[in-house]
Amino acid sequence: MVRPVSDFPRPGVEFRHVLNISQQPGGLALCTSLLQTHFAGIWGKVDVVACCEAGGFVYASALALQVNGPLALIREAGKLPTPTVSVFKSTSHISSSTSDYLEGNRIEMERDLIAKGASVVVVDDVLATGKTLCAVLELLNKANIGAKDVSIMVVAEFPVHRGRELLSAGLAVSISRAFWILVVLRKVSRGVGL
Ligand SMILES: O=P(O)(O)OC[C@H]1O[C@H](OP(=O)(O)OP(=O)(O)O)[C@H](O)[C@@H]1O
Ligand SMILES: Nc1ncnc2[nH]cnc12
Repeated sequence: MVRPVSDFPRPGVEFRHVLNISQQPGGLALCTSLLQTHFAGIWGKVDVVACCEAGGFVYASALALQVNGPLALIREAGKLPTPTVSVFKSTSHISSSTSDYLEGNRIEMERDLIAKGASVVVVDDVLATGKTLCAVLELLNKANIGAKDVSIMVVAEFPVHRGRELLSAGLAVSISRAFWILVVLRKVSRGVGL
């Protein structure tokens, strides 16, 4: 069960340890299967699965393995060999509590990793304010991928933070939420004995 943790990592935040699903027996397999089946497109036509550290790496890696596609790993600036392309990322809903992330930081990916015109599926664990995924889309744009070729899938969405509105305000992307978090929890608790 993914229990809500009140006032973590700062007062006023109701934290849900979505990543912890992957630490439960069968949890990662369940999420991978749901992500695979909830995609509205055709996996054979997807060129790359993109993800941002750290939460996205877990679910995207398992999904990429399942659909036999390559990953595009987006990291905090300074951790990938050059040449890279980078953008500023505002702090996410959660990270804004950490002193290191008061305003934000840069995220980057290797330049020319994704071919122009490629079909990209971006996977993350959580969609809250949408700031993280907006930065990812901006990065893909800056790398000349083109947002119209991008779909987004997340394990859990917290609609109260209106991330979809932020995402759809400036960019024409299709957002395929993999499932509601409560549905996952119900399935996890029934299916894998949590
Ligand atoms: O929609 P948002 O408000 O941007 O929140 C979503 C992001 O928040 C979390 O990442 P976090 O910033 O905590 O970094 P981490 O994955 O490295 O822990 C999560 O993994 C998402 O990427
Ligand atoms: N796991 C999480 N719980 C609550 N809000 C979040 N925002 C980003 N990640 C979150």
